[in-house]
Amino acid sequence: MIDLTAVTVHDTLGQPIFTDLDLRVSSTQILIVMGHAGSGKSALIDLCRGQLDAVAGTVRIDTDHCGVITQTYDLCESLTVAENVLLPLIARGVAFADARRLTGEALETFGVTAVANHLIDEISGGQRQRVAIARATADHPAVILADEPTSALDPKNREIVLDQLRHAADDGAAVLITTNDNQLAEMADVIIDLSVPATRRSAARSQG
Ligand SMILES: Nc1ncnc2c1ncn2[C@@H]1O[C@H](COP(=O)(O)OP(=O)(O)OP(=O)(O)O)[C@@H](O)[C@H]1O
Repeated sequence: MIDLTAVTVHDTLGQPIFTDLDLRVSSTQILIVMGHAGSGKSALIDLCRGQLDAVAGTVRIDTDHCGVITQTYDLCESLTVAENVLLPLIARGVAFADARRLTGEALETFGVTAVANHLIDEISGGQRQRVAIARATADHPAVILADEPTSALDPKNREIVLDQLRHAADDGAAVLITTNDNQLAEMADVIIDLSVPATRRSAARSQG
């Protein structure tokens, strides 16, 4: 579960990125976060993953392991595709045999088994994004934070990724997805638009 109450976040210059933000994503729900470029979608992901502090309000995430997909993927270039998925599992204490199984399943799910032994700079941008998603979801985290997770994907792989994020929610995850893609709104249980000022967000909530 992700629970933010009256959260205000500032940038490094002390200017507000967003103010008085309330949102809640329960287990089995998908929250789609829309908003124009610079409205603070990535900052919201950083806030939820503990890499940005709120200056006001409360942030509650009821797990210490979030699956995170960033816009830059944060893959380790000196490791292979499979190692990028496997090693974080080992680091979190998953037994080696289980980590290998989960890695194999995740690579298969996102269609990157054929490049399992390639280094990251030997694969395409879309494949990198799918490896990042495989890594983030391999051990079924209770919270998934996905920053524009379909931005580099063709329609077929976009469909696969969205289906898997829906499955993850159906299996119990709380899923937060930022996007500029209006079509993703269709899969949302809850939608929030960070472009909308706090006062109007509150008015929209009170109207039901
Ligand atoms: N971790 C952070 N720490 C401090 N400031 C941040 C952080 N992340 C984002 N910001 C600031 O928040 C503001 C909004 O940027 P952000 O990247 O969150 O927007 P965005 O909605 O994700 O934009 P885009 O759609 O272009 O990705 C910018 O001023 C940025 O510098």
